[in-house]
Amino acid sequence: MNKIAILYGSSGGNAESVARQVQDLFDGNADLYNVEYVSIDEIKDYPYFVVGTSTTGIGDLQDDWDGFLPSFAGMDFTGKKVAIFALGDSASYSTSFAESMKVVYDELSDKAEIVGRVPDEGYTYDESTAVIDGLWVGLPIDEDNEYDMTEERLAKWVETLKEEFV
Ligand SMILES: Cc1cc2nc3c(=O)[nH]c(=O)nc-3n(C[C@H](O)[C@H](O)[C@H](O)COP(=O)(O)O)c2cc1C
Repeated sequence: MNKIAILYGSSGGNAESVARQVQDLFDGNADLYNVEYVSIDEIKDYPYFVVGTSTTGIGDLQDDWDGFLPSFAGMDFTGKKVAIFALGDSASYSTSFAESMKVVYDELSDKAEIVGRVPDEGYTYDESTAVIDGLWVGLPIDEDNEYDMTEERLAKWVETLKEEFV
């Protein structure tokens, strides 16, 4: 078992693909779990988590996370750190861009240390509840419109996470 667990929920494959890229960037030091199939017992001992979700509905959590998040949030997060990424579509859903990360943040922020916030620069959208004081509560990724920026965004983000997850 590594120290880092990447947990993802993905409806069409984009969040899964991003989760796999994140795993690669951790150079073999992270384990990957689809929340559709994972149990709390399998993941409860990890100190560090990367939580990935796509956004559905209007700013809603990906369906598999809907079922899993309440039990995940019920774990003991003492000493644990969580980083969040969310997939979204900043053109078609410009007023709820990547808001699913805020659902995760609201569930976990009083229990775990949330790391990996990123500045709200270089994103084009109208509104998102996931930005607090100019910082996203996690990393937004837009595979629908800005897929050419994903590699660079992930590389920068994972470098910052490597300093947190030690
Ligand atoms: C029904 C539906 C609702 C969506 N709602 C939002 C939304 O509110 N905000 C947003 O940023 N993206 C929204 N999206 C865009 C998806 O989050 C985006 O396409 C994402 O890359 C899908 O990832 P997945 O393939 O892992 O499910 C929506 C997509 C669909 C199909």
